[in-house]
Amino acid sequence: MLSRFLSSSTRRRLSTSLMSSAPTQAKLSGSSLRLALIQLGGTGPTKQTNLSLARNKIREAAKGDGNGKPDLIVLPEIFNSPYATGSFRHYAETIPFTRGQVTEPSALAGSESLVMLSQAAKEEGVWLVGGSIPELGPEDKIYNSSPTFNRDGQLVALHRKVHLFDIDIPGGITFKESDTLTGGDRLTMVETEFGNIAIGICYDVRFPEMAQIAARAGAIAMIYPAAFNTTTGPLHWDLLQRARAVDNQFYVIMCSPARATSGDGYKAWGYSGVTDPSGKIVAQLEEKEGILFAEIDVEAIAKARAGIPVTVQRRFDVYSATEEVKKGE
Ligand SMILES: O=C(O)CCC(=O)C(=O)O
Repeated sequence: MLSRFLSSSTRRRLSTSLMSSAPTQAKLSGSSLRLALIQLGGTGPTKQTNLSLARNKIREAAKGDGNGKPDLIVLPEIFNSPYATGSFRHYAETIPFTRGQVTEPSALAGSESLVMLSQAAKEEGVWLVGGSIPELGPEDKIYNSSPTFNRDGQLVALHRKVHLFDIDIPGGITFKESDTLTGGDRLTMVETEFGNIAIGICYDVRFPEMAQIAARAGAIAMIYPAAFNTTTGPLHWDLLQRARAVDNQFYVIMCSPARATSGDGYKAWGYSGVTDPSGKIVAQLEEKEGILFAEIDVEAIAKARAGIPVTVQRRFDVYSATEEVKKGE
């Protein structure tokens, strides 16, 4: 099985593993993984325009930089639609995916965004974390969903954003995804030849439990297609990535759209970047459209964990004593 949503029994096991002293050994050997993050410019007037803008950039990214071609390409959150709750239903597509199975490219014909992504992954021979798109799911529910494709263009994972972006900062930003979206109920891990990679979407990065469960289940990285804004971006974008990376001593990758320079639509923060297992931001774009090439050195995870061995120093015996804390004993 190449990838999966985690089953409920696995989820139970993983939650338990948060409070256990024996972390699952990550697959830490293997060569380095070359990444390309595509910080797409603003969305165009139609879905078709957005798809062809993305396809062109994937083609450009797949050529690589002076250091070689990428193994894995990442797109930003909601790349085929305006990032606006009123647009999600209009742009939503049905995605045929069953947990524990891969979807063959031929079965994706009903979803024009997935057809483009699948063909792009296959034609360029890369892994592709296809940002996210609005998904029309069962019972007429809309999800913010991130599809991942392997080098053969098979759909191997679908992450539905678990934590919806509902915030209200007076004088800053008010956004309520739950006006039109439903949250997912699964964590997502993709098995690659480099190791396991966990997927989250944007606001999911604020929930340390998710990254911690992924790390303890052996992930080498968390990838978050994202779209922070000009209020929370300067406050928390770098901080959250560095926090998730240093807590878990693995790579954290976030891919944003570029900052829109005109119009009154959503203004994304930009600054797509890669943070290493020591908590250092090792590659980052600025606000403008661009492609970020970076390398993940899988060996750096073991080195970080050997140098500061928090993964084996956790005191679950103490953390589990919550009843005593409550009683003030
Ligand atoms: O957490 C934040 O500040 C921004 C989150 C966001 O923009 C999103 O989830 O789409």
